[in-house]
Amino acid sequence: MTESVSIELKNMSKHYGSTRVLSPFNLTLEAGCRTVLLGPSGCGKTTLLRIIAGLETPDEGSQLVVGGKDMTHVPAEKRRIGFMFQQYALFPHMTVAENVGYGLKVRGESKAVIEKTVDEMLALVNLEKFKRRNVLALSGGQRQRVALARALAIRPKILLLDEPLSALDAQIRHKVREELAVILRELGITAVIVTHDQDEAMVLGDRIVVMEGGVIHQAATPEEVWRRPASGFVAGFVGGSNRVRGTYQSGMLSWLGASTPANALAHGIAAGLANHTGAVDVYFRPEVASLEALEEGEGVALEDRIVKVKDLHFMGNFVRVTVEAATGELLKVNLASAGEAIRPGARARLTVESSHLMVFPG
Ligand SMILES: Nc1ncnc2c1ncn2[C@@H]1O[C@H](COP(=O)(O)OP(=O)(O)OP(=O)(O)O)[C@@H](O)[C@H]1O
Repeated sequence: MTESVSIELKNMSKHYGSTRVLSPFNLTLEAGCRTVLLGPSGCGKTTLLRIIAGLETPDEGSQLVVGGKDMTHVPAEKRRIGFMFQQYALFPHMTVAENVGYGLKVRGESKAVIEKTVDEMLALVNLEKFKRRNVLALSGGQRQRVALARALAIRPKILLLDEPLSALDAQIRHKVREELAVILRELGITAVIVTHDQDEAMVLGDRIVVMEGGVIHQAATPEEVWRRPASGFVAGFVGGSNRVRGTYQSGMLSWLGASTPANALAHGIAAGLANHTGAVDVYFRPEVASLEALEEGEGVALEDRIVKVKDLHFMGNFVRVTVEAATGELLKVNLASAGEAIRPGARARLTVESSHLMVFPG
């Protein structure tokens, strides 16, 4: 395989007319690193991917450096970049081998080179025995692997994947994403993958770039993004965290009526509060909260953080409970199992260990 290269995005930004799609940022994607661009619809992920591919021109003053070379104005076809789109559009009346070899044929490679490369690529994606089959006679997951083999056949320096698994149904998507993760890791190719699915980001990326509204909130390992979210947005988006309003003053955090000393909060996250007084957003993940049902008339003290059970859903390995706080906020709590007493209309005491609270100035 080609030696992997780094990607540097310097002072990168993008406008469409008066609409700012990417706010200026600097970001380096290490050689051989699998970077996932994660964020909600419309946050600018695809635009950034298309800029790297050369399908979109960034704003004046932006610079794209690949493997130490300025590529900002190099046309797309000269960038040696493999691209796999959401709808990976295989050529329908061609065989698997013809699809995979297409880019090499266009480039004018010899028959022998094409044959050899196609065989290698099909071995890589485990489709050797489908070589002569028409692509229409393949399953969704198999087609996806053909598309990957086609993107890799030109020996790209960089592989860009835009929602590569979105065309697959949920069941097969899980399987294919594991396979894709293994292939990318084995190849050691510099890859940039767009997704809005957090699980997919965790499985596919060794680095996750969390974006919102054209702004990069955090670029870090999946574990860092999970444990030390850089902003309230990241804390809320990753892990489906609950958010409640709170206040912070003189080392005390107050939320849902009760107070917690800030030195008990998750390390590092509270640090951003050092010089802050006033409103904060308090985040916690559904699985770190617990509920204890209360008898009639019991639990009137504010520190009880009394909530009302609204709804329960059996999710297989946990029960998802929706509760309403006295402040009207709806919160999700995942319980390993819910006893009889946790039923719609019941009152319960909500507990979250302070070390699981993620707090940001609000
Ligand atoms: N050609 C264009 N002209 C004007 N605005 C555009 C153009 N292309 C994209 N946009 C806008 O830029 C923003 C970012 O779009 P982009 O496709 O990069 O988002 P995304 O994060 O990939 O979203 P999705 O997950 O829905 O594909 C969106 O608000 C979109 O409407």
